Amino acid sequence: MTKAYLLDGKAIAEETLGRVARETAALRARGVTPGLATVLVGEDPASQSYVASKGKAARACGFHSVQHTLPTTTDELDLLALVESLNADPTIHGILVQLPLPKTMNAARVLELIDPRKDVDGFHPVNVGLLSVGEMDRAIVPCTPAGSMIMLDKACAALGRTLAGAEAVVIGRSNIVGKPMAQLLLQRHCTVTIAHSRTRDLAAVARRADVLVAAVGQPEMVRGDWVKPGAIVIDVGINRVAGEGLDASGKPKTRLVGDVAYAEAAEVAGAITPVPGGVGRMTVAMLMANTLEAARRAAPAGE
Ligand SMILES: Nc1nc(=O)c2c([nH]1)NC[C@@H]1CN(c3ccc(C(=O)N[C@@H](CCC(=O)O)C(=O)O)cc3)C=[N+]21
Repeated sequence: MTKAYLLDGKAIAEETLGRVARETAALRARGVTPGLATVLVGEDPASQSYVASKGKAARACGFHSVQHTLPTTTDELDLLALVESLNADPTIHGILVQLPLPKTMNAARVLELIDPRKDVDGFHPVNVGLLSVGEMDRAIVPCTPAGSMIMLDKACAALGRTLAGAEAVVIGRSNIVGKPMAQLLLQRHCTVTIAHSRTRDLAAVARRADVLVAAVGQPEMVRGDWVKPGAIVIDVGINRVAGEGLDASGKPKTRLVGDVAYAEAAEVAGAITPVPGGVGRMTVAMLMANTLEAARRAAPAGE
């Protein structure tokens, strides 16, 4: 019997997408349609499916949506030229260059060319800086941490907790999840620890957490006995591992698991996000929220 409150990413994402769609309709009535451009370089099937789901969500929200697909062999200069043309395009408010880029490319150079006001991933150093100094009216917050905070607020509401003063442990120090997640928790007055692969006795550090965020990319690394009883567990991991048997086309089946051993952790936690159906869903929803917000900021003041 699991005891933890299940944080349903699909339902919470649908709520967010519903709000975005309503607010988009209001913005369109003022003559502004949010525009999202996605750029995919290469043919990685996982990237193709993520980009497709982003385009689908954009259309469902009532956005103008364009996808640019470039071959793996694309010259970096051609990608930079595309980014510049999207920067200059007044119908585009959000630009997402799907990661990872081919190894031959300098990803930082590409991301830094994106106009920070159109950087709906929130990866540009200007947005990183605005987040770290708390200029939230101008910052664009990375989608996965932003979505994780919404799920955390749902958990707090369900369990009657507050974030202020809570011990938060983020496992993982990436620029796209760990570091911005820590900034957001700090803004909400948590005592924040960022743990990582060199942390001594990770299990003991994790066990201190009232809020435990796992963003390491190691399948089921966080075990049940790493979780403090009653803790809120946010699992950011999306790991594809071997499943049982073969699929319809005779290939070995795979399944998605998080960074948390879900069944064990759910016995101990107060609330927990599943994988799939957890934070991943919120990532796409927050991309739409960021694009809407970028369009609003670009629009002349409403009457
Ligand atoms: N510039 C850029 N921005 C990104 O935001 C970005 C990126 N590059 N590269 C790849 C990662 C990965 N990512 C996910 C988005 C949605 C799910 C998602 O919706 N997952 C579902 C189902 C996934 C499935 O079934 O395959 C779930 O967890 O329930 C997962 C992962 C965004 N990324």
